[in-house]
Amino acid sequence: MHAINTKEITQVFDNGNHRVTAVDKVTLQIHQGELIAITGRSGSGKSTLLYQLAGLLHPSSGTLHYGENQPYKLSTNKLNQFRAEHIGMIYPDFRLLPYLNVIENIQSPSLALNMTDDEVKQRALDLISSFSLQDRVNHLPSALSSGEQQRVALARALFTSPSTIIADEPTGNLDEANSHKLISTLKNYAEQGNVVIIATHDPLVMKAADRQLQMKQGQLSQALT
Ligand SMILES: Nc1ncnc2c1ncn2[C@@H]1O[C@H](COP(=O)(O)OP(=O)(O)OP(=O)(O)O)[C@@H](O)[C@H]1O
Repeated sequence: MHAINTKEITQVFDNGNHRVTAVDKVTLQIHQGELIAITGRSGSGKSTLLYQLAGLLHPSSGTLHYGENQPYKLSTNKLNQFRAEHIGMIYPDFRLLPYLNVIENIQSPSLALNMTDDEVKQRALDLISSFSLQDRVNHLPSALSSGEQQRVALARALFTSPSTIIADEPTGNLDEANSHKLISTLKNYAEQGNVVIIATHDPLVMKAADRQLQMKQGQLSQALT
């Protein structure tokens, strides 16, 4: 069974006098354990497709399956719950909550889950230690370097051990050493049987991917590698 399936998923943005088909009938099957890189020019529709896959943007038409589940058939509350449990999101600008410190940011996904305070704390501390953030626990994001902010964003995305991680240009603001670390963490995570989908211009990410897909004007094709 495929982990994620889309069938002719489409996104049309229409603001009166201007109509853009950002994602145009994309049909895609993703297997457990795959790290997929989605490449393509600026404006080709990568972010829009990621948001659709992440349960954040209801497609204009087409279907999305996670195994047997169809997230967009769920009520808003159930969709939020589904996302919290199954999908970790990483943004190019990290999007840490500015008034929460490192540990609070990392454990923020717990709000949507049924976990005891002890479980939340233990999970957060485990992630803090695996991402070497022990000396930064009480720092606010503004006091962190880009690499540290990205590690916090990654720890937050992994907090619920989601079966899918979706990352939009995750290495765009990182130097090469930090990019390598991020990529190897995500590659390992995929190899444990999860799905990792990354929109990227970064050759390092493309090289690490099991499959490269290219977006062109909203359409997706296998990239020539
Ligand atoms: N909310 C929106 N309303 C109207 N048009 C939009 C909206 N979001 C995206 N678009 C348009 O959809 C197209 C695809 O945009 P998208 O952000 O998905 O591209 P991208 O490949 O991720 O680009 P980049 O690499 O620059 O992030 C673009 O033409 C963009 O202007």
